[in-house]
Amino acid sequence: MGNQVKVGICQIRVETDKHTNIVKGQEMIQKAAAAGCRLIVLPEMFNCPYQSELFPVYAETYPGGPTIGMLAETAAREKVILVGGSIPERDENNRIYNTSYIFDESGKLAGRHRKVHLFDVNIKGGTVFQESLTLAAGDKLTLVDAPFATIGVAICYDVRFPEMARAMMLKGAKILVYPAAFGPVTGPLHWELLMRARAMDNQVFVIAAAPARNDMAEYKAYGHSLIVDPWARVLAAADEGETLLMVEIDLDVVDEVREELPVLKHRREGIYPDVNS
Ligand SMILES: O=C(O)CCC(=O)C(=O)O
Repeated sequence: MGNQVKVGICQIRVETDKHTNIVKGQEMIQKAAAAGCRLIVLPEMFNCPYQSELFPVYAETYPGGPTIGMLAETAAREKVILVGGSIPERDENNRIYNTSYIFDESGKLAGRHRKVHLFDVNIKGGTVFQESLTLAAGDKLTLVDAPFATIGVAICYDVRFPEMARAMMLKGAKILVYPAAFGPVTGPLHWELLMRARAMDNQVFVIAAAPARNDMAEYKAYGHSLIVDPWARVLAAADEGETLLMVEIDLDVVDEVREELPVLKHRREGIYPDVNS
């Protein structure tokens, strides 16, 4: 029998024009829904080039803004759970966050994740990025109850913190969704390894949604969106071009793996008390 759900990732190539990104996002969500996807995921900063100085310019405040409006309306029209990648969000105190808005099948806001770990790195001869120049950090885990499973949502650099994935799993997540935008330096080294590791450690599905590479962009996304099962097997993978990645997942596999290879039951929290999750 199984508990099957088709999931889709819209690997959008982000352009400079915000409206173009919104329209493309909507078209790809519609295509995924028409192909039977019930859970659809967009990448990190899908409406905005990944550049710190542009985040305040492209930011929107819930419930206003054309991107947020498109996400809510499209989720309701297509009757899908929509993890709307992320966009720059401006709060009432004028702080900007890297935020994922998640809408349910009726278009109601089901959750909102503000990226917890900001990407401030200086890799010699490689990537230099400082999100904290313009962004503030979130301080909460985000879990959403879908009809088929509890879903944990975190953003990009958040995946490097295994404690966070573990905490979401302990709160019941069977699917972890990571809207992300790795670059050409850490992408080839760590992207698949991290996503498969989080799936393996926590015996969950991992859905990692990346933007397609845009050669005109200052920050060249690595692409390679992935869907990984609780055995850490890659069920579907994209290359770096714009594409819709879809696959059917069977949620019963989560319980099967946890039964057959009971590492989660074998945890001995008393031996590692410093891990606070
Ligand atoms: O962790 C990485 O290597 C990339 C992270 C990133 O690009 C981000 O958080 O936006």
